[in-house]
Amino acid sequence: MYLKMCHTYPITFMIFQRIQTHCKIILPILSSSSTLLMRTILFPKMLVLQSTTKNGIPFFTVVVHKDGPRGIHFRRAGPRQRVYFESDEVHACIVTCGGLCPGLNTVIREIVCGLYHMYGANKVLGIDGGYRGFYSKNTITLTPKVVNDIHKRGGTVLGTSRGGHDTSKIVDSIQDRGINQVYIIGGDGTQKGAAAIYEEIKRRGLKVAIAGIPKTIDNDIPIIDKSFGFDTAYEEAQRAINAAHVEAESAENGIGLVKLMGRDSGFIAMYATLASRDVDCCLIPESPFYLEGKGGLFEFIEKQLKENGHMVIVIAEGAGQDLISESLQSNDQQDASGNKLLKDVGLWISQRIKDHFAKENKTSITLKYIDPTYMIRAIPGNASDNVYCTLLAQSAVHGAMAGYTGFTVGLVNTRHTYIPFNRITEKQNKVVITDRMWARLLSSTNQPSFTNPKVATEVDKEQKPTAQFWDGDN
Ligand SMILES: Nc1ncnc2c1ncn2[C@@H]1O[C@H](COP(=O)(O)OP(=O)(O)OP(=O)(O)O)[C@@H](O)[C@H]1O
Ligand SMILES: O=P(O)(O)OC[C@H]1O[C@](O)(CO)[C@@H](O)[C@@H]1O
Ligand SMILES: [Mg+2]
Repeated sequence: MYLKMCHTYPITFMIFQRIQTHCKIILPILSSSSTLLMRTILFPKMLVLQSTTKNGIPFFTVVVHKDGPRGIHFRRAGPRQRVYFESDEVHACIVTCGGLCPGLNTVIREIVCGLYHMYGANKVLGIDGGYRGFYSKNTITLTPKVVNDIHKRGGTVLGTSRGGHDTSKIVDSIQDRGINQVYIIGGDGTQKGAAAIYEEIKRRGLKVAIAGIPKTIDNDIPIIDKSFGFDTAYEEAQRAINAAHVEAESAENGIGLVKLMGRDSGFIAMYATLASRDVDCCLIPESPFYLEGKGGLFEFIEKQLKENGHMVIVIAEGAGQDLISESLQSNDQQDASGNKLLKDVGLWISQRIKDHFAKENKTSITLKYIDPTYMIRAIPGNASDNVYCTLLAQSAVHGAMAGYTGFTVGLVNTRHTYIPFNRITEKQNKVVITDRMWARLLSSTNQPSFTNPKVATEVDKEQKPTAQFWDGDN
């Protein structure tokens, strides 16, 4: 079965590989209680055509046969009849890289339990502390007992890090330890690292499956519907927004300002704003804005205070960096992974707003700045993220056991799929400000767009949506 992502793109069939074309025909070893259930999943009809209508318009025909209409097709995730690895030859490892994200422990737990319970494998190692852990740290033995209740905890029991990706040393370590399945959990940077490991494994001719599981609260990974942890993060952000609203409402000309994570992509700020309904203005990196003059932020704040007596602003950490650079010395510092270190836009904009209103004794305001920073990501996944993490982990295990390699698992148009690394790493997912979601946010907050049509057209040229949908669909 194949999953059709976009019917207008040229056909590009799966380019990731199976380790060996003549796979052994071995059914997964299943516990007796799950056998029946697994059989029904194992042998679905080969062709599932779904044609649903919405207002008379067909809006989803996402699961199609490989000879179906033109489009990008990804192989559908799930258990396979042919399994490449014998249970006792599996030697798997799991690594978590990049920033923390709710649900990391759930994915670790479900990979371990999936390998043990669905396939009878019993050699799973945890790599300590991200990519560098392959060559500079000890490993942790993972069993269902060890991981039993880790999903209730935030963070990652394996530890994580930025930087330290030395492809050659990592693959040496994989080779030396006799590892034949590598599960790599991380964001856009991590997936690039996974792609490099996959290339090196291929170059050395090793029979090792490399599977990526996309994580990030930023939701900046392309192709997939969303990354795990994102829902939990913007849900947790509601607490900060609520506090900002209460503070702002209780003061004369009160302004509550909340800074949320989101380096290059403003999804957390956008969804937290849409979820809250208390936010009057949301500022994200993708949408340029200005402070002074007609149509600027200060004018909008003045209007809101006059009309409502208070207001709430949500700003993504990557927003307005160009404005800060104009007034402060430019900053080219990077973290260990090469990500640009940002200036604190929250503190900067708070000061600018205060200065503006203090100038000529305009209006006396009370501004409260709330920066929940790591609080939105250092928590366990919520119920919906935990389900998502479980399904992603199971997909990864089924894919590796079937002998696929060089893929990331992900939900595409609501279907679980295997996506070749090169598709995931070619760009970053960003809010498209000429698309429907941003327009919906603008209608919800009633804030100005802060951009003239010319700028919007130029931004649009750089920000092409990652998928296309039937009109009226998304
Ligand atoms: N282009 C690349 N090639 C190889 N490795 C990379 C590349 N970019 C990043 N990495 C490695 O991937 C790991 C994680 O990268 P990074 O710190 O950017 O986090 P991330 O995976 O993008 O997650 P998040 O952004 O959600 O925190 C690091 O160890 C880094 O060295
Ligand atoms: O852990 P660090 O390096 O402070 O990372 C902060 C960054 O990590 C993220 O949470 C995920 O990439 C970003 O939103 C944020 O900019
Ligand atoms: Mg990243």
